[in-house]
Amino acid sequence: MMEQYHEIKAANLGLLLFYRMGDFYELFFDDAEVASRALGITLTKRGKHLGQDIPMCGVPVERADDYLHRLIALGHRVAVCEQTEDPAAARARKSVVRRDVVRLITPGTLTEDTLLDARANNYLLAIARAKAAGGDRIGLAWIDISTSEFIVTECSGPELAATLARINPNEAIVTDALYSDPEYGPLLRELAAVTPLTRDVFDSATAERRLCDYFAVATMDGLAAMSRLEATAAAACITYVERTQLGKKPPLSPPSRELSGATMAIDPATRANLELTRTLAGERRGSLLDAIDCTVTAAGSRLLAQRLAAPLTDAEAIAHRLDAVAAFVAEPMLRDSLRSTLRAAPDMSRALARLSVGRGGPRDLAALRDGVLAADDALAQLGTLAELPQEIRAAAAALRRPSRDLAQEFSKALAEELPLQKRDGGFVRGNYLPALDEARELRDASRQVVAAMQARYADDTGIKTLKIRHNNVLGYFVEVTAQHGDRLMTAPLNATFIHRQTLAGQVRFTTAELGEIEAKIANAGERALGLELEVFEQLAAMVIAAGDDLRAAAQAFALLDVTLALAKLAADDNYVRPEVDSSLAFAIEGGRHPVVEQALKRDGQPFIANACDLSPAPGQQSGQIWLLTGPNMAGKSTFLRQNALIALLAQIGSFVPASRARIGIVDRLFSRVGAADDLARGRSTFMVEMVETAVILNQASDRALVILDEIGRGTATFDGLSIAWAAIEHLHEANRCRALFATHYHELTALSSKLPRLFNATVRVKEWHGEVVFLHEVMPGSADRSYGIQVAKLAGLPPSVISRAKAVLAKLEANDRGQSVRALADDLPLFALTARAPAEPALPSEAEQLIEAVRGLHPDEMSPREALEALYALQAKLPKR
Ligand SMILES: Nc1ncnc2c1ncn2[C@@H]1O[C@H](COP(=O)(O)OP(=O)(O)OP(=O)(O)O)[C@@H](O)[C@H]1O
Repeated sequence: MMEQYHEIKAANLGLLLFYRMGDFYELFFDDAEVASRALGITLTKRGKHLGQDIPMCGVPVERADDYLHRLIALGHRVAVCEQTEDPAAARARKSVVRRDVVRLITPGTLTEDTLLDARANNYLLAIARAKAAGGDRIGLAWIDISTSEFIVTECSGPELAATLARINPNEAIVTDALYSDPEYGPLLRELAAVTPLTRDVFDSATAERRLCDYFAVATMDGLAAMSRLEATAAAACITYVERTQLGKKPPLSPPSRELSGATMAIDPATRANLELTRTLAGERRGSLLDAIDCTVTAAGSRLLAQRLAAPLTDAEAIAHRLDAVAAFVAEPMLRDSLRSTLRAAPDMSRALARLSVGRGGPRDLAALRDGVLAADDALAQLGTLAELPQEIRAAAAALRRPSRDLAQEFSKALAEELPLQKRDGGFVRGNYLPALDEARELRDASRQVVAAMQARYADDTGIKTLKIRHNNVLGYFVEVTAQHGDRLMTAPLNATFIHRQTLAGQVRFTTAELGEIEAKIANAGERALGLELEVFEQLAAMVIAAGDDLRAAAQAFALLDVTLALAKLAADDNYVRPEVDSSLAFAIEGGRHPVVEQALKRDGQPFIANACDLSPAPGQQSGQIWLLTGPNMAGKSTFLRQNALIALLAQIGSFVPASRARIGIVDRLFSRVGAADDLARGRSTFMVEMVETAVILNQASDRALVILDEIGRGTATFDGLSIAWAAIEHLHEANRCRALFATHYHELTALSSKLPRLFNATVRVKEWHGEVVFLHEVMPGSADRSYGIQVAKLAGLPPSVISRAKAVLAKLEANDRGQSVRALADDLPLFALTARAPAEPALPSEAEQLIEAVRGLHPDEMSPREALEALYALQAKLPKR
């Protein structure tokens, strides 16, 4: 058996081998150690290999899904090896039971509901790199085989981090070389699961052929216009899918190409800081997605998460989405009734995907039936809208696509109560297939059929004691007492009754009819199940044939769900339709933070709305920067984030929490908010802050929106202040982007007198009987103090510490550090624009002199003494300390 194990294991390296033994899947050697640690199950041993104990652990087959789920979530890949013959047959042969790997389960290629998160996409991503003169190009292709989505795109090396954060794959495949690349390797290893593969999977020469084979087309022209690099990644994806599905081809939509720049670039740090889909603590609750997700279906929830991950940059496409939301905002009754229709519409795309790879069950068929029926219902309701906006019109057209015959056929075929697995049978309705009804009748009513036959035979022969009996040797037989035996053996009855056996008191017969019934009865159960499975396959084939139409309808449902959900959110939380255009405007009136507002509402507290205007002033080409000062706890971070979130919501095509909003397309969103150590990567809090700030200053263009919160606070006051100072000047002069900058360095407000597009704003507080009252109102102007000590008192610092801090503060303020810094603003020449053409900063003349002097030396021609003198001479050139 171990020989067989090693053979199978060798063909499945890198995967945990679930080796079926009776009612358990057993794992051996390293697999056992990995799995026992990951699952917290006992590690035992069994037999010896090369003189060593063989470590082993096992999971019961009926609970395997649970364990698989946990292993996959941890990024492991599993090969499931089943017994492919009856152990009795192997015993008869005196050999080991035949076994084979029947499936490979990897995090990126799941289809089972039990293993998938209903509300999230499950992407497999392939990454291909091409080295080019102007820098690396990266081709990306990602697939969700549980929903058939297939997307390709290309980006540059520096854009990879943001692109990975947006796609958020469950598994990535790369070449071995890329996996160990010093530049990309660390980034890749941060993903949930990465599988390095050999080069042939990423062979660009065969990519096109592999894709054509998969989609059964002669040329790629009809599929999608793709770059060679995108095609390479796409081919890698399908090759891996075929491998993991052991040759089965789950249906995939033809790859759709995402143009670079079509979505707002948001790097991983910004996504994390703005808590888009998870809070900084890693929870969905409390994130923006959680706050705005009013969808009623899993597919809708997935689409909303996709949209949030990739806000659009095309004003027209955004307007189409907004038109659709607006239509439902205006129709509360229709909105509610459509939402209840959708609530009953099942997850069609995942049901379809499971059926296509042969893993579907009767409930998946029912899901498609119910989906098509719900489509009719939804269409009837949409018909009441006077005019359908473009997006809804397209969705309605998609809902009309699936053939209604399919739903009718399924309604006729499927029973009311459905088992989970097709092998349990009982899912085909009575009266659907006469042969099945007969088989079931025989199976269920076998006793009655035989009893009826017995009564008839007794009548026909006139032998009242005639019985039909059953035993394992003869099967069904007719039995009469010895005295009646002769009658049955003579004409005319012997034409019907065939003698089988004579015992002391009884004679046994069979009849042709009984033989037939016997065979029917014996096989009835199996036959009924076989017929049901045939029906299942026929229905599944209908589904697969109608796959494109059903998928289109499923997508339409998801789109309607998201649109209705955003309309509900807008109506319930009082959001407005933003104006989104190609200007550089950013004018928000009455803006609110979507998550904080909901949290305060739950506590019965109002959220104070605030305006923000970063639009270019008349005559200006670039947007403005607001420098926000204000006490601790006043609401600076909240204000910064709410404006970033409003831009983001507007660009996913949602209404926004404001009374009015006009936003010129933001192509990149940057935020540096809050600080956290990244000890895993060996970076301190301050280092993380500086790395993130560097990315912003190096990459933000005039179409970016930048949010910077308390830059420089993690170091000594003057270092921090100086960095913040220079960063603001750089944003103003070099990046020229719209930006919000919050700080406790009140000295920075002096910069507004020098920088024409920098404005000071502050969050108001009131002092009342020595206590600070937070008003959360953002006003033009600057704060004079931080009230840090008052906030510290609110937080419960011991009174002795508070009074001592007050004394120290008074002393420090007497020295008036601020005044001297203000003078600095007047003295320092304005920031020199060096960022566009990075040049070495001009060296002071002493340094230049020193360099020249060193260049003039010729050590080979010098005596030791001359060398010493030259050294003294150089030292003499140094500026005096
Ligand atoms: N506009 C608002 N309306 C009502 N409450 C608000 C508003 N803004 C902020 N708050 C409340 O004030 C709390 C503190 O806000 P925030 O963290 O934004 O302050 P901050 O000024 O950034 O503080 P610090 O300088 O200490 O980091 C929030 O958790 C929220 O409950």
